[in-house]
Amino acid sequence: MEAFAFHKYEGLGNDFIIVEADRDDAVPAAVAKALCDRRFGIGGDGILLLLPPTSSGARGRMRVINADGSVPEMCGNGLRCAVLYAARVQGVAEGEILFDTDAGKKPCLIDDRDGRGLVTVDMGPIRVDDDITLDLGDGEPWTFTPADAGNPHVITTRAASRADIDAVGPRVATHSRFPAGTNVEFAVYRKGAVDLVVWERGVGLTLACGTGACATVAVGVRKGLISVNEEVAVNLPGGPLSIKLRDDGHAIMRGPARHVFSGTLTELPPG
Ligand SMILES: N[C@H](CCC[C@H](N)C(=O)O)C(=O)O
Repeated sequence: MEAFAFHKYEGLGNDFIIVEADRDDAVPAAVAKALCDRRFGIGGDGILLLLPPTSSGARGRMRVINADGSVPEMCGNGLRCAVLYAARVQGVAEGEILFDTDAGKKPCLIDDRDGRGLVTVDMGPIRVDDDITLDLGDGEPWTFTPADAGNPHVITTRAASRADIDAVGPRVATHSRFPAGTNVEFAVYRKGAVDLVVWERGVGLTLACGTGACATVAVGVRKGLISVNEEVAVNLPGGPLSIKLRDDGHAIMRGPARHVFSGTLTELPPG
């Protein structure tokens, strides 16, 4: 295997292995799993391939690979990390950066003065669908509100202990109702804020989920719990993420990204 450089970044503890690539060749699931393994590999919730842009004016393109090797359409925390990495490589400390993703091009705003690593992303429109009920066969059925943030999410407001989340998250994420799987959000809406825990498709429980935070705020607006254009703090286990649903339906996400370490891999970890 040819040695390659990687850059470990995180956004509110949702952590990624950034690798520059010329082509979006498929990464075998076994390789993704080995690289993301937190003991035998580099460790991470996923891999971000940084590719040449396809849109005019874009400064790069991001392809996301989950820790299980699946390829999601979008990743909010990952995009902040990818944009910050590209901005630092290209010497941009402040200003607009357009970045391509598999869910379309995303206008971003970078504020990296004094290395502060703040990135604001126009995540685009979030589609909210009507509530669904899932009978998991062990007690009260669960009600979820589906929302599409480029990738699929289902949000519940039912009180859930950590044991509930560990039991229900994986079963809903892989439920036959969702042929492509789904991310599962457990939300508690408060005044001006949301407490959120996410069981992510292809990863499991993460410290933060950017698309999940956007989807949860959009559902809050649909339910009349959050106002349009109201900037709310989505309190994730890894820290707060600022989300606003604009009156044009676009979710605006503002939060940090951070470079943790870089390295060179000379051989694949044991898979
Ligand atoms: N696991 C997600 C992708 C990563 C989303 C999350 N890390 C974010 O920050 O949006 C999925 O399969 O849709």
